[in-house]
Amino acid sequence: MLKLNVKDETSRLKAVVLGTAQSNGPVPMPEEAYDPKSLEHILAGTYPKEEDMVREMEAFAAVLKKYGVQVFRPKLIKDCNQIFSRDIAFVIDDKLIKANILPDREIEFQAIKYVLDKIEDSQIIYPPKEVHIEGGDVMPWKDYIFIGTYSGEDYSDLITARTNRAAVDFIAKTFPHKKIKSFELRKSNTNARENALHLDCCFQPIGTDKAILHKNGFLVTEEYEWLLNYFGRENVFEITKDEMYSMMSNVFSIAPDVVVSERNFTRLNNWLREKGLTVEEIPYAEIAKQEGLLRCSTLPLVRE
Ligand SMILES: NC(=[NH2+])NCCC[C@H](N)C(=O)O
Repeated sequence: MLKLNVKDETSRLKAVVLGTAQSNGPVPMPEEAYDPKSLEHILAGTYPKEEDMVREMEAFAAVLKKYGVQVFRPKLIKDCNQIFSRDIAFVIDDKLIKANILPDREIEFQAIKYVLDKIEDSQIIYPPKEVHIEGGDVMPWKDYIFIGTYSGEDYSDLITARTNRAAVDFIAKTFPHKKIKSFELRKSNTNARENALHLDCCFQPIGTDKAILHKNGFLVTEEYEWLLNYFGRENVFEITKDEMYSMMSNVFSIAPDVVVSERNFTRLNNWLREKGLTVEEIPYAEIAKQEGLLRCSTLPLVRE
């Protein structure tokens, strides 16, 4: 059996689900896209090829294995995009919460049933239907749970708004001993530079006391400033609109001092090294075309 344990974003990783780009299916039709960056590449004829994405994900798997992490892959569903495991479920403390994901992506959850069989039933939580929540919006961080959300009146018109207020309330009720901090995110169905698809697209804690942050991803200045003050300006790596677009906040921590990052993120990777972290660089720019990167591709089950 697996003893779930995830209390933060960076403690040494022991077990994880890593998505797969195999059997990804044909290039989607424009009307099938559920994020603006994929849409852009579908229209431009530059949507990533399966073989290139498979190669990138195998490079990621190799790094995880090098650090002795137990890696589970989803069972293959024919012609289904199963790259972004982060969003189908997430672990907080010793509980796994099934996400109530976009209906277009609901089927992806079945592929990890074999992993769920290794977890006590009593440790798995199924939120009610009115709760919309995806793992990319949820970050346990010590005493806190950070949650990205959107509560504008046009919520139901925005396919890019994935986590609602009911989700924030549900997580607060389920984890009464934690402090819940929610953040309203900027959403756009059509402009990827103005779209923080999930919280992890504009923010992520790094190491023990650092963070990557993009101001314009946040709708409420005070909420952005809360994060800036919490980590301290000197510990925050601010990224630009173009850097958010390249998914720079979506690196992945294997340990407080080991980060997996995209090889073209020169400015970030230098900063991380300056701060004494080990940076494992891999190619991931093709997957980035789908508005997700390394954190999005993983579902951590056990950290130290
Ligand atoms: N946790 C994340 N940021 N996941 C990114 C998911 C990207 C995927 N194209 C979607 O729209 O669902």
